[in-house]
Amino acid sequence: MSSDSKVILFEDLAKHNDKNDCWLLINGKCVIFHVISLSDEVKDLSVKLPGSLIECLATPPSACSPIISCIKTSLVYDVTSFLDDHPGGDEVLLTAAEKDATNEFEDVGHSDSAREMMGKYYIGEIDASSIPKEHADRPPSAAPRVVNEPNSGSDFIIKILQFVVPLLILGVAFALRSFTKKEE
Ligand code: HEM
Repeated sequence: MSSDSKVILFEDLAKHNDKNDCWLLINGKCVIFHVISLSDEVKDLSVKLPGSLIECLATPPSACSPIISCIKTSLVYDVTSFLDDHPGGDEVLLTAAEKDATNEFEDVGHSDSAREMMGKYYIGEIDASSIPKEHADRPPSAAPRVVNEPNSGSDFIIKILQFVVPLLILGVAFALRSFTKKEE
């Protein structure tokens, strides 16, 4: 992120949605920055991109202070020049245009090096108030529901029967045996 980072309206982002011009909206993430000294560099943290790690240049390296910075703004990336090189293909990127693509991006589990690459394509921040509700990113989906939940009652009955039926058979066999013994 450069200090001359521009604020982009959602309606402008949505216009860049094809192979010749593709912008993506992806939320920033918490990242660890290593800085040599808080006083010298902390003011710069607000203008660093998610994933861009500042090299620890201090000697010894332990003189570096790691700082976790959470950047919550939605960042815009112009990935037009990356479409052909994207390891996941251009189609996924094109379908992720015109909306908040954060979940799609995170669901893939992109590597740290993928996140570092994003810096190359960063062009600005979205004006959050311009994002229409229907295009806002959905919160991560809840844990998957147990698919056979509605059958859990019948499952219980089956388990009981599995236990009871052998007992019944044993009981009947025992009763028959004692009955035939009496007749002798
Ligand atoms: C600026 C944005 C993006 C960059 C720089 C980027 C970069 C990369 C890189 C480097 C990889 C290789 C695997 C890795 O290192 O993680 C990758 C894989 C992939 N990416 Fe992206 N990506 C971006 C956005 C997206 C988005 C928005 C989506 C989904 C809509 C996506 C879907 C995928 C998929 C499906 C793969 C293949 C994963 C696999 O085969 O295991 N990417 N991406």
